[in-house]
Parts: sequence; C-alpha cells; structure tokens
Amino acid sequence: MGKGYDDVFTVTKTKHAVKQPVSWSNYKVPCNLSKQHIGFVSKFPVMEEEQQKRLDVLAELSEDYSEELEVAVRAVQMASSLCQRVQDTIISNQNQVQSKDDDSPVTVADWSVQAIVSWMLSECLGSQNVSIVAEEDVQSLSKANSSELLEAVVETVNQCLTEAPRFGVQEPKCGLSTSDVLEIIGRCSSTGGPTGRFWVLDPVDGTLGFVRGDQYAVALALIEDGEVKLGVLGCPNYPMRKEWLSYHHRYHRIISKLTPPTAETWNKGCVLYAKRGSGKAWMQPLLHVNKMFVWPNHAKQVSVSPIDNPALATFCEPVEKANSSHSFTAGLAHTIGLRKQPLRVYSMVKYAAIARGDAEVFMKFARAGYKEKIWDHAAGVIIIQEAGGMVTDAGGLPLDFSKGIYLEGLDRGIVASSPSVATRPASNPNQVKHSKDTNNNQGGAGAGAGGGLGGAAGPGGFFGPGGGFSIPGFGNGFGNGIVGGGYGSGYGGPNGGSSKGGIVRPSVVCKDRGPCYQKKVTCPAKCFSSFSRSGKGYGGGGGGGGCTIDCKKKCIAYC
Ligand SMILES: Nc1ncnc2c1ncn2[C@@H]1O[C@H](COP(=O)(O)OS(=O)(=O)O)[C@@H](OP(=O)(O)O)[C@H]1O
Ligand SMILES: [Mg+2]
Repeated sequence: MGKGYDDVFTVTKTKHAVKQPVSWSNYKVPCNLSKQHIGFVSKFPVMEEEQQKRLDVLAELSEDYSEELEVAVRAVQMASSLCQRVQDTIISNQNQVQSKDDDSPVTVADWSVQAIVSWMLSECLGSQNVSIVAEEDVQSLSKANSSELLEAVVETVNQCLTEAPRFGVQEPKCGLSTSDVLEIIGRCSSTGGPTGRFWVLDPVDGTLGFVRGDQYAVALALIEDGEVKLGVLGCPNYPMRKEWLSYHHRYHRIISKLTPPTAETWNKGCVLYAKRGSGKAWMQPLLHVNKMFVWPNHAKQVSVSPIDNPALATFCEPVEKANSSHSFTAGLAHTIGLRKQPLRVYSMVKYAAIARGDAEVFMKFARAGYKEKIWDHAAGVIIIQEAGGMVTDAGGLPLDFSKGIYLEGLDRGIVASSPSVATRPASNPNQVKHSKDTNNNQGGAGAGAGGGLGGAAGPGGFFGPGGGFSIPGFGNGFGNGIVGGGYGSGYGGPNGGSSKGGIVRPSVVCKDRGPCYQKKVTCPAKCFSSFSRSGKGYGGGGGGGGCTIDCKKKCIAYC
C-alpha cells in the first residue's frame, strides 16, 4: 500500500497570519522570500520534529543557490496551477490542441508556462541574470495562422498573473500585452553549452499525457558550467497512492470527484526539488487553490527505495514505444531479474517516482538516431541523485549537460536506479552478476540485452551485436566505460523477423600502478549468457552476465 498524501503532508490547522506578499515595486530579489519563510518558522508553534525539518530546510537555504531554488519552486508551483486549469479545459475542449511541425501535440499550456516561468525568473532574479533554454520557440507562436492560439496564451498568462500574490509576488499593474508575452517567451533563446549559467525548462513535459488527461510534468533546472545545480519538478497529477500511477488518469478524476480535496488534504500533485551536493531531495504538495504559498510549504524529504530484491522492484519506462523500445527494456529487465510488469508513465514523473521511492529502476532507450534533449532530463537527474539514486547512460557514464541542447555522446539509453536494487548480489546463477566496485579499474560487469520491434513495419531493431549494457552500480561503477555481456537483438517483419545473439567479452587495459599496469585483462566467456528469438512479426533477445577484473594483484578476470 502506498503512502497517502495525508501521511506525506501533514498540514497544521493553525490559523496563520500569513505575511503579506512583498509589493511589486519593492520586489527586487528573492531574499524577501527567504525572510518571509523565516518569519513563518519562528512565528508558529510546531512539533519539535517538524521544527527540526524546517530548520534543515532553512540551513539549506543559507547555502548557494537558495534564492534561485526558492524562486524556481514558486515558479513551478504557479506553472503547475496554470497547467491544471488548462488541462481541465482541454479535456472538455479538444480544439485547444495544435500540432507542432513535428506533429507532436502542443497546447496553450506549453507557451503559457514558458511565459510565466520566464517572467517569474526575470522579475525575481533580474532579467539580466536570467538565460533560459526552453522547448518552445517563439517563432511558431508568432506565425499569422497562430493568432487564435496566441490570443489564448496571452489570456491564460494574464489570468495566471492575477494569482501571482498567492505565490509571493505582486501581479503587474496592467495586464501583459501580446508583444509583452511574445517578448517574455522569446527571452528563452539560450542554447546552453559548457560555460556560464542558464536555466533549462520543459514547460509541459509529456505533452501526450497532458492532452490525454494523464501524467505530465513542469521541469526546471539550473545549469552552471555544464553541471546541473538545481532541479524542480512539478507533477500536478502525481496520485495520492503510488498504485494509481499505473491506472489511467480518468479513474483518479472519478475518485477525486467522489472525495473532493479540502484545504487540509491533497489528493494529487506535488513539486519535487533538489540542490546539487545537499544529499537531500524534497517534496511539497501543490498549493491549494485558496492558500498563500509559505516556504517551505510543508516540504518533506524524499529518498529512493530501499528495496534490494529485483524481483520485488518496479521498473518504469515511457508509455509510447516510439519513445523507448519496450521489447528492448523487457530483455534488460529480464536479464537483471526484474519480474514485475513495467510501470509506463508519461513524462519526467518517472524520475519523480524513482526519487520518491515508488519505483526502483527507470529505463529509456530511444530509437537509434534520436538525440535526447537536456530539458527532458536535467531536473529529474539531479532530484534522483540527491535522493540517493543513480542516473547514467547505458555505458555507465553520467549524462553530459554541457554540450548544448542535446545530451551529446549518450551511450544508447538512460538508466536510473536506487543503489540498493543495483548493487544487490545475484541469488540466481542465471541472473546477471553484480560486482560492488571499490575501485573504478577493478570491477567489470555488464548485462547485455537487445530487443527488436515487432509488427509489420519491418526492421526496427535497436542495437546489434556488441551492445553491452550496465545498470548504474552493476559492476562498472560510474564511468570506466567498460561494456560487455551477453546480447540479443532482433527485429520483426510481416513475414518473419530476424534475431541474433552472442557474447561480447569486455577487456580492460589496467591503469593501476603495480604488477598489472597496462596489462590487458579479458572476462571469460562463461561469465555471460545470451538468447535471441524471432518469428512472424517479432524478433528479440537478451542476455547478461558480469565479471570482476583484478587490476591490483593477480591481473585476472573472473565470474
Ligand atoms: N522518438 C523519440 N524518442 C525518444 N524521445 C522522444 C522522441 N520524440 C520525442 N521525444 C521526447 O520524449 C519526451 C517524452 O518522453 P516520455 O518519457 O514522457 O515518453 S512517453 O510520452 O511516456 O512515451 C518528449 O517530451 P515532450 O515533447 O515534452 O512530451 C520528447 O522530448
Ligand atoms: Mg519533454
């Protein structure tokens, strides 16, 4: 049974004399927001434990990026509230869904959120200090045939700004004009890169989920010199019970109509956030419609799941197989001993599920040639890492956010997991062997797997021979780049698919000073297994294995 929100967020029923938001004219920097927070903490009697937690949050605020973090959380709260309203409208009026050039659905919400977040960051931190990489480009909104959409965006933005005082800032004296809104959206024109500071925004991640009335996320991250420093993830439909993540969202809607939330309870929605190096990730509920935001808004710490038995672990992946091969991940899941049905959820809510401990493994393996964008991952990656989890590509390397808008150099796919499930020793000899490395050069393990897309579309295989794979924490540790293992791959065709399997033995040239220096050590083939099968309309396979490499004394590799 999952945690209900009433357990997760305890709301004090004290009648708070909430401090008035700072006025527009004197609102310059968000240190005012922090003062407001301090006032809140000292003013109200709270349980000792609760007080300690708030002090912890305060201690964090005194460190670097605390102002940025608080502003970002408020911006995402405000954007989430906007999204909830637009999603409700969309569900009753499908006309609001437009098509981008690449045919993915995009709505009023994408541009409106981009405008609101850009506005909030600029107002609070100073527009000269704010540079934003964001998914939506202002050109498509400025086209002549987008005038109706643009009008809807301007109206939505202005409506949202009337709510600004609830989030701690005063609304503008006059409504924003069309050109104001275009200018604010157009400010999000950074293309990232290895130096300097920029924000990364996915205004509505999981647009498909959003238009289908299901899960989606508002994702905001701060990157400095190529490293993600802050991540904030708004998940407005995150359900009260984790089991409900796998239901279609219409069931939640029915349930919440039967038991509507009150100001003291939340039935869905949360904002997660984390700051690099803090070792903590936080979750707070979405601001209730009648409440003023008071930092830290009942934030509770979250951490990744302690489950260490792969058979009990849940792995989550994208809903659409066009975005990640389900057959490929099924092979991997089998290889590493995951036995439960995959949890398929739209958007970065998957990252939230790992950080909250509601799932143990996340995998996304896009079709070869697709380049992952930084805004689809930055916020989620840091939240998982600070919650105690790991995120790497399939070769065990961390994701590189320093190369512009794409995750350049990504090795095949993205894998996230809690360390307990990743480092648990295998109890079944057919299961992949895991080695707990203490030294980057010493361990080597990999699980190889492959799957081909079935169906009548013809070839759709992802990775051919040589595709090794390592789950973070499984052997390779982070980043010595050794890949190897059993593999299987295939593709489906209308008259019969094709498949291929085999074993790739990883080799390492030892870098440790001593007797093994520069000696090449190769894993024995017996450490790996492989399978592959094909037939009419399908093809697939998988494999696995692992070995430990001793580069210190014996210069050997063993299973
Ligand atoms: N072909 C392909 N392969 C892989 N990924 C793709 C692809 N096309 C798009 N995208 C990006 O994936 C984002 C959605 O990922 P999800 O994990 O939410 O997928 S799913 O909707 O659950 O299927 C989605 O984010 P949004 O556009 O914000 O929805 C895209 O940035
Ligand atoms: Mg996205």
